[in-house]
Amino acid sequence: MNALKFLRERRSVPSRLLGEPGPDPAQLRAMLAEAVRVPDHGKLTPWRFLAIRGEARHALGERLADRALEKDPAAAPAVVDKDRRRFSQAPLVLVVVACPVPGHKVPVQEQLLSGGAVCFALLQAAQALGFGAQWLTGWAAYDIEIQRHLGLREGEQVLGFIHVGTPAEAAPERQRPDPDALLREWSP
Ligand SMILES: Cc1cc2nc3c(=O)[nH]c(=O)nc-3n(C[C@H](O)[C@H](O)[C@H](O)COP(=O)(O)O)c2cc1C
Repeated sequence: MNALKFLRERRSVPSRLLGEPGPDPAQLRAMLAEAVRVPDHGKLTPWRFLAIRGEARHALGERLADRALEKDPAAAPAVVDKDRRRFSQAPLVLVVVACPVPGHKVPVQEQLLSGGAVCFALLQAAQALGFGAQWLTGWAAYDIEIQRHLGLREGEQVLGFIHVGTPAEAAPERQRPDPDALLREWSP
């Protein structure tokens, strides 16, 4: 497939449609090798990865469910159950962790943007290898207890949970913005 056609047809696959098989070790390495090629001002590598697979996915879901109840003891069982199953669908969830260098001449915003590019590169690499993927955050990404549970250090942030697996069916396309409507010619 030519590159433009690939990019034009890029889309996410909802995590509920992602099943086995997930990437094998060589495929995961290939995905990461693509992802680390993103623009990175100052060559700071201000991001790292966690792979959550197998039983670890269910264990994280249990922690999420417990945390959801800690935060809201009256939470509806269906809502808590959704949290419990949040990481149990796709066979692989990659956590993209931002580790920005504070006080560096490269602003933290640029370091976080580089991490966002990493997330997107992972989506593309997954699709190029024949997998489906979705970039999700949700409350868990921003919850300090969950961040600690994942082993994040002071100043680190979750930029995304990239769910990766084999699509059970073709992913629905969504309406895309009209690029022409977004473009204005600038002149002084
Ligand atoms: C930073 C970020 C966080 C996201 N978090 C969620 C989320 O928690 N839940 C969700 O349904 N979609 C979330 N999305 C949207 C999906 O990743 C995705 O864009 C959507 O499923 C549409 O697919 P598309 O990539 O084909 O446009 C997020 C997107 C971004 C960029």
